Amino acid sequence: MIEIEFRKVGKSFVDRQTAQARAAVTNVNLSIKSGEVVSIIGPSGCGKSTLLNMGAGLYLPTEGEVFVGGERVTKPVRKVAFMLQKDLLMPWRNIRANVTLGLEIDGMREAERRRIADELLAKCHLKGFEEHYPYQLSGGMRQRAALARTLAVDPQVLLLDEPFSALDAQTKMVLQQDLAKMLYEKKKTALFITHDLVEAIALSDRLLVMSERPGTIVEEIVVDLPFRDNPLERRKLPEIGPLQGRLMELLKVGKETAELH
Ligand SMILES: Nc1ncnc2c1ncn2[C@@H]1O[C@H](COP(=O)(O)OP(=O)(O)OP(=O)(O)O)[C@@H](O)[C@H]1O
Repeated sequence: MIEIEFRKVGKSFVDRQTAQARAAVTNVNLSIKSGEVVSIIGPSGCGKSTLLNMGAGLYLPTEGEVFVGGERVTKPVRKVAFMLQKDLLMPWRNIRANVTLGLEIDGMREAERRRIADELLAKCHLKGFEEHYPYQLSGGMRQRAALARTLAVDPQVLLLDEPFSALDAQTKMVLQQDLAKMLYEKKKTALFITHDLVEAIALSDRLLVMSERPGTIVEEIVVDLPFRDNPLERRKLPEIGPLQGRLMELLKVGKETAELH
């Protein structure tokens, strides 16, 4: 089953200086199967976050159509969970209460909410921190709590907008490992944005490469490698280097610098 689909999607924003509409993304076609993890990579400002916002129904396309779970997206979608670089935890709620927020909104009984939150927090290596407040946790731990909160509502689709980019390299790898395992075990569908090429390769079934603004998908690469549930192992494979090199070529990494010399 196709879980996320973009058909000829374009989005324009009104440019503040010229007061003219200017395309951020154009003619984006993509389809993601249920259980697939797909990463979008592309130059800064090419419209990656704009695409995710349209997937979540937070922005509506100017052209074309977006479908999630077979239904056309016309407003914020309930079955989609969003995770951002900023953890957006509520400072006045303890970690457990942050994780249970969505369940509370859904009207779930307290004992059940607590059971789900504590189980997820344990999976995210935060056992013993349930009653701590966000300010008492490190950046990596807060992002783990944000991951637990994202998973608590059991979304079928996860939209992840550079969720680990503010973390140090080692913490990032450990969190990627936890995320990959959970996505794999629970057969979740995920669309992931990252600037980290190896992260994209380590976590994904497929990579979509975007052009500069107005962004469109210029290349699709199937990551035909084992260990999608174990990015730490996948990172060690000899195929990673050449694949990263291909992405660097597509993104013209280093080209501008070379031209300056
Ligand atoms: N709400 C908005 N109003 C006006 N312009 C916007 C809005 N949202 C995004 N844009 C513009 O659309 C373009 C694409 O932005 P977007 O944040 O989607 O890019 P991105 O690829 O995610 O960037 P980055 O990699 O730097 O995070 C940018 O030029 C941005 O300034």
